[in-house]
Amino acid sequence: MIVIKGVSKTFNGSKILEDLFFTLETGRITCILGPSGSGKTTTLQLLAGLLQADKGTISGLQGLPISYVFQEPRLLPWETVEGNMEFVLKNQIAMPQRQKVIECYLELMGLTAYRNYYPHTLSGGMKQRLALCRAFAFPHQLLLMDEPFKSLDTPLKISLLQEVAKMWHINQNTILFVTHDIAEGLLLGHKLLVYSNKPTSVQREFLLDDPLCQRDLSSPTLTKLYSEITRLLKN
Ligand SMILES: Nc1ncnc2c1ncn2[C@@H]1O[C@H](COP(=O)(O)OP(=O)(O)OP(=O)(O)O)[C@@H](O)[C@H]1O
Repeated sequence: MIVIKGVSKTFNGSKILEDLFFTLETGRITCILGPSGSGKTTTLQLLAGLLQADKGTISGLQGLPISYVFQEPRLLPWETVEGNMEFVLKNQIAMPQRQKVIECYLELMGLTAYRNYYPHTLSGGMKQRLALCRAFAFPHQLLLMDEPFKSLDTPLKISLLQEVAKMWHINQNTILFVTHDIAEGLLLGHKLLVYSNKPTSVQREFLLDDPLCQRDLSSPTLTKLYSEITRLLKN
């Protein structure tokens, strides 16, 4: 379990995060929902060790291999789809297992037919698929995802969310992902943390027990939760 205790962060005299408390349960998906500028990316950067907290502690991370999906795909333009996978895995997994892992994840994300394509020949959605594929295939125990579905239209987003759920099922690692889209959290999160406005703290936590594959946004439970979180984010 990863524990964030009393974490605060100020930039140039402006307090962004104040006294943040939450836990990431091992093998579960936690989602942070918050308004733009509330410090969601900052939280991920603190967990990734890219930023240091001014106050508070983050425990349970020591030596944990981390994978990170950024808002933009960050692919290597000179490598093919397969080459991008190979690049991050070559020092992590020996052959022939590496080839099996690459094939498994490309298949799950519908990218097998594009294995020899270069990033500039892929659509935005396909590039993001590849970035997700790469992050899931990289041996990790914590996966951080920063609005990975942001630039996608709704039908594409829903199908990608289902594919991400399938990838999570392979190893059931710990995931923290941030978004401002409540539907994403309801479909992919086991725990939802709703951020307040700045200076930001966690204003509410919700637990969702239904298996990811059974989530239905039009169900009475998720409809009610959607309204409740909308109200919290408006405050
Ligand atoms: N390195 C930095 N230096 C100064 N200010 C920063 C830095 N990083 C973030 N900020 C500020 O901290 C605040 C929170 O930024 P952050 O990117 O964490 O928010 P966010 O919730 O992820 O926003 P969005 O949903 O728009 O991506 C913003 O006001 C931003 O300008």
